[in-house]
Amino acid sequence: MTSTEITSTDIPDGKDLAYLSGFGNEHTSEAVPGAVPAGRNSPQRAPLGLYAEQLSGTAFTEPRHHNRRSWLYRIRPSAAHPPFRRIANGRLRSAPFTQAEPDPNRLRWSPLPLPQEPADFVDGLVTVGGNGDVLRREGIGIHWYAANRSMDERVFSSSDGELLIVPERGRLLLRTEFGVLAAGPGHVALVPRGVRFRVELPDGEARGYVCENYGQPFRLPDLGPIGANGLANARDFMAPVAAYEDREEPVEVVNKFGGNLWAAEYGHSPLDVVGWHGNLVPYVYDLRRFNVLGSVSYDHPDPSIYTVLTSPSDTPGLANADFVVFAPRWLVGEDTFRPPYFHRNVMSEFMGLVEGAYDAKAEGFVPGGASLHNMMSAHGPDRTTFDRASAAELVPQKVDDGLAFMFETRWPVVATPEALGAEHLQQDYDGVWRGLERHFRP
Ligand SMILES: O=C(O)Cc1cc(O)ccc1O
Ligand SMILES: [Fe+2]
Repeated sequence: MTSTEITSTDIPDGKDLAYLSGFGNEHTSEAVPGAVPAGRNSPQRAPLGLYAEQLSGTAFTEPRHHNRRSWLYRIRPSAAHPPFRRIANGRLRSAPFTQAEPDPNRLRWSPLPLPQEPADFVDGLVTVGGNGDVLRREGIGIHWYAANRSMDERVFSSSDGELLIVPERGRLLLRTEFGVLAAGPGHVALVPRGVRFRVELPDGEARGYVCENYGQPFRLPDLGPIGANGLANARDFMAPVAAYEDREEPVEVVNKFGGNLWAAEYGHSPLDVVGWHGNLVPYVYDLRRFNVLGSVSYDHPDPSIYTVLTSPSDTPGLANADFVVFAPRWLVGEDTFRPPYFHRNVMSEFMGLVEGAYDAKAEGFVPGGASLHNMMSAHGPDRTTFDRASAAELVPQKVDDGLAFMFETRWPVVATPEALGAEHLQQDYDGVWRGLERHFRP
């Protein structure tokens, strides 16, 4: 596959950002012509006096169609760094989550308040919960972020997992080793495991959600009988073009490893990659590009039809995590209860809302808020939604007043004591299903 350079029209800082399009492509990008060697990865002397370095996101030996790696050509090798020392974890937590008991209750939160004190993206991470084990590379961590300042003289990376960032408020400028990405509400950004990046806030504040995927990298789901096109189309995933910092000044490199934060003082910026090639890249995706498919006859399809990205487990069809979007769509089902049905699911469902409303909840689920419906917990439309949808005239209906998403995961999500004790945890969420009338007429 080849890459094409395209220009984003949605840029946060007034300057054009170029992107490379395509999911999983073998891209090549040079900030200085000639930075990437032709015909080999590791010549005796890399071009322009750069150091060659491979970054592997999958085992060397994984099947070719799953294999992810990139070659980076940088001013200094990543290996040249002083020791990392432990720093405080703030409100960031990791799997295994053992501090609170697994809770079968349906939980819902109002938005995380924006910080009162200065907080950058890393300071602003607050863990909701998760599952699995970072050291076994299984499961996910679910975080909120709320920040009011750009990261300054520091960069971040997680060795524990890739970071799927879902902005709800404020745009993010992600300066990564591979180049610059912009993401705002309605987009998602993904930073692969181990890739260093700095987050700047063009709007001065930002809030959103993060799925830290400890498991296999997110990929596009198979389409089966859907055919060769549809859902998230590969060409809509945008990787950055090479851009580097040549800064000889102290930079703190914060690394999340084994559930803890560690930091090392570098004497230069590690975002010093002048050229790169490969298929392990950070990327952004505009959720409004999602090609929503659904029923054109009857019944409400299972939400797997809305899967944007999936992180598989070792069991076929059983996801470590799915990222699912509820994007604007038409509902035309005949003799059909059109909103999400009542259900209990062996998978665990964490939901968030980027804007507007969600068609299963008449009120209480608001942008920036979140819900957790754990394994087998009974949930579905709230009473108002049930009553309305049971009586609605079944004309074609456009659901276009919101953008919700779900992190759906194979194991129960254990919440952190912080999330369970948070002031923004809603106290009587069960009440939304109270008063569902008895209609049985034998
Ligand atoms: O619980 C939810 O709102 C998510 C969801 C949506 C849907 O359309 C069907 C099932 C489901 O779990
Ligand atoms: Fe559900």
